[in-house]
Amino acid sequence: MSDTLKRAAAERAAALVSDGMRLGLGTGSTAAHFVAAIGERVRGGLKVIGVPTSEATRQQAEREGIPLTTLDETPELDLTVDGADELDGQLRLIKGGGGAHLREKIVAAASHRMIVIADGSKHVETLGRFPLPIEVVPFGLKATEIAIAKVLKGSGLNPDLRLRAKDGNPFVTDSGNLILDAHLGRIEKPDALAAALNAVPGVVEHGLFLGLATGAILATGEGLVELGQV
Ligand SMILES: O=C(CO)[C@H](O)[C@H](O)COP(=O)(O)O
Repeated sequence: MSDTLKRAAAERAAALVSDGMRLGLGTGSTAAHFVAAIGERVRGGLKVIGVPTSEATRQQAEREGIPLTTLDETPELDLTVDGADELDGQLRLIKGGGGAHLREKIVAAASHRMIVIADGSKHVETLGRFPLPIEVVPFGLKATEIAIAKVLKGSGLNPDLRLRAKDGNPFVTDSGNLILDAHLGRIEKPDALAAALNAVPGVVEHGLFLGLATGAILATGEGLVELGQV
C-alpha cells in the first residue's frame, strides 16, 4: 500500500476526532499516520488524551506532543483507531503483524468505538492468509507450542507454528513475551479457534479481534471505502 493511501485513510479517521475525546492510539505504519495527523491537530489546539498501544506509538505520540494517559487513569476510551493485517466483511480482524496485539486488544476492548484504517488489499473473504500471531509467555514455550498445535489439529487446521524472530533472535513483545505465528491459510471458524486458543495455558493473547471493530476506512486506488459505523 502506498504511503499516500495510508495517509488518506488515517486523515479521514483523524477528522472524526473532536475536543475532549479519549483516544486509543494504534500501532503500525498506517496508525503512525493517524498519530501524526492527531499531533498536527493537537498543535493547532485540539484537546484530546491518548493511550498508546505500544512503546513505539508512545514515543511517536510524545514527539508529536499528544497528551498521554494510561488505562489505569482513564479506563474508558471514546475511540481507538488502529491498523490491521486482515479484515473480513464482518469486521473481524487479524492483528499483531507488528507484535502489539496484546495491548491493542486491551485498548480496543476499553473503547466505545474501534475504527480500522487499512488499504483495500487487507479486506479478505476469509481470514487466515496472514499468519495468526499468538503471544505466549517464554516459560514452557515448547509445551505451549505443542498444546497450541493440538488445538489447531483439533480444529482441522495445519499446525504450522513459527517462532517470530528479529535480527536472528526471538522477537520479544513490549510485555516481555514471545510470538508464535500460525500459518493457517484459512480460518473458517474464527470464534471457535479464538475460544480454543484462549483456553491454552501459556497463551497470553492471539491476534483474532472479534466483535471489537465497529467501523473501517479502507483506502483503495478508487478512493476511501467505509465499512460498518464510521
Ligand atoms: O496489528 C498491528 C501491529 O501489531 C498493525 O496494526 C498491523 O500489523 C498493520 O500494520 P501496518 O499498518 O503497518 O500494515
